[in-house]
Amino acid sequence: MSWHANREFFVSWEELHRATKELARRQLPAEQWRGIIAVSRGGLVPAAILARELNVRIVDSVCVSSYDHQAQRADVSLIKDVSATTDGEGFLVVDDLVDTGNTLKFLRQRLPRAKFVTVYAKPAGMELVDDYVADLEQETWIHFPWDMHLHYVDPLAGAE
Ligand SMILES: O=P(O)(O)OC[C@H]1O[C@H](OP(=O)(O)OP(=O)(O)O)[C@H](O)[C@@H]1O
Ligand SMILES: Nc1nc2[nH]cnc2c(=O)[nH]1
Ligand SMILES: [Mg+2]
Repeated sequence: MSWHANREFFVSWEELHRATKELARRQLPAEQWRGIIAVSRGGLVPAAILARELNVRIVDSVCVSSYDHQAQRADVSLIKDVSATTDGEGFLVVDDLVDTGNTLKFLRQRLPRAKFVTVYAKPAGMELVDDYVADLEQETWIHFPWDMHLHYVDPLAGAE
């Protein structure tokens, strides 16, 4: 599927840190978690923040891909599975966002007993995630800080 988002939402490092710490706070008590599984690549930074806040030292990754920038491909492709043989029991699976839910549905089949959390959620996928911090409209494209850099913008005055 290829489409153009008609709204954009730019997330700063500070905002991502704040929202992910809120996600971590909701996963207390920390002792219930054996480990964290990051959905690479978008879940890597949130996973590092969750691991730090929850004092979890086992951090694994599952590497999948389903988008070429804003164009969604038909299938989710598994590039690397989790290292341990697990049904997900005691693991938190973390991603930056759930959009259509395709990635999450695919991973739930592999890790049926894990808890799935994301920082952001769009309506089509939000029922599929166990916890998220902020929701956005389906048409909004989220830009994460690792995909952006600061640049100059002209002042409003003079641009009319
Ligand atoms: O709910 P969905 O419609 O499946 O979309 C959400 C997924 O899409 C993005 O990953 P992407 O496949 O672009 O790879 P990346 O994490 O390496 O950027 C995002 O990080 C989620 O993993
Ligand atoms: N960066 C980014 N990746 C996505 N993958 C699916 N939806 C999105 C989105 O809104 N932003
Ligand atoms: Mg991803």
